[in-house]
Amino acid sequence: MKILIGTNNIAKIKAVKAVSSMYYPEAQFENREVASLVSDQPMSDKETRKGAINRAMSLMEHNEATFGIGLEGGVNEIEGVMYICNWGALVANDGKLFTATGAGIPLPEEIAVQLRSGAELGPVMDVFTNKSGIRHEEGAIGVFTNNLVTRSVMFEHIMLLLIGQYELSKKLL
Ligand SMILES: O=P(O)(O)OP(=O)(O)OP(=O)(O)OC[C@H]1O[C@@H](n2cnc3c(O)ncnc32)[C@H](O)[C@@H]1O
Repeated sequence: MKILIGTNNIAKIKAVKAVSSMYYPEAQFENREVASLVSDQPMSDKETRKGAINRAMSLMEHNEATFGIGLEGGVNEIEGVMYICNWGALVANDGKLFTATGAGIPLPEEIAVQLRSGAELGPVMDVFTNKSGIRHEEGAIGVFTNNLVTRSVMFEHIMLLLIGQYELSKKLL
């Protein structure tokens, strides 16, 4: 079985491989950078979900794998509080689409204000932590949960939600 992953992001690839290998030990993986066709910094659940779906659909355009996975990070504002939001999409080789959303926590206002002026969370978090490549590692969610839930762990949960729905759909056939 072959699984396509629509990113070069290390935290995302790690999550897809960790969860998929548990269920499909024989799985082979290939990651490709694909266009999300949404803004570099998605600013709503709707846009973030769309980005994940676009990535997964683009991967499966030529039906070269068992399924393709698109994962997208963004933010979503509720009553003036900006939350991290994350979405995943699985497109199977029979054309079925499964989606799932991940854990969200509020961002500090000093971060939110920069995103509202057009900055991207990745670089803003690098400056905030004085590190580089946070988005490939613990992510903002790791930084603001004292590393209890890292970006990979959060995407692992999304992967469980996606594979769970996909496996159930096969049983119900
Ligand atoms: O290479 P891709 O797959 O695009 O991965 P990415 O991390 O660059 O991009 P996303 O589309 O997932 O996220 C959109 C932006 O939000 C940033 N972002 C999202 N979640 C983050 C997190 O938990 N920590 C740091 N940056 C995050 C990310 O770095 C981008 O600047």
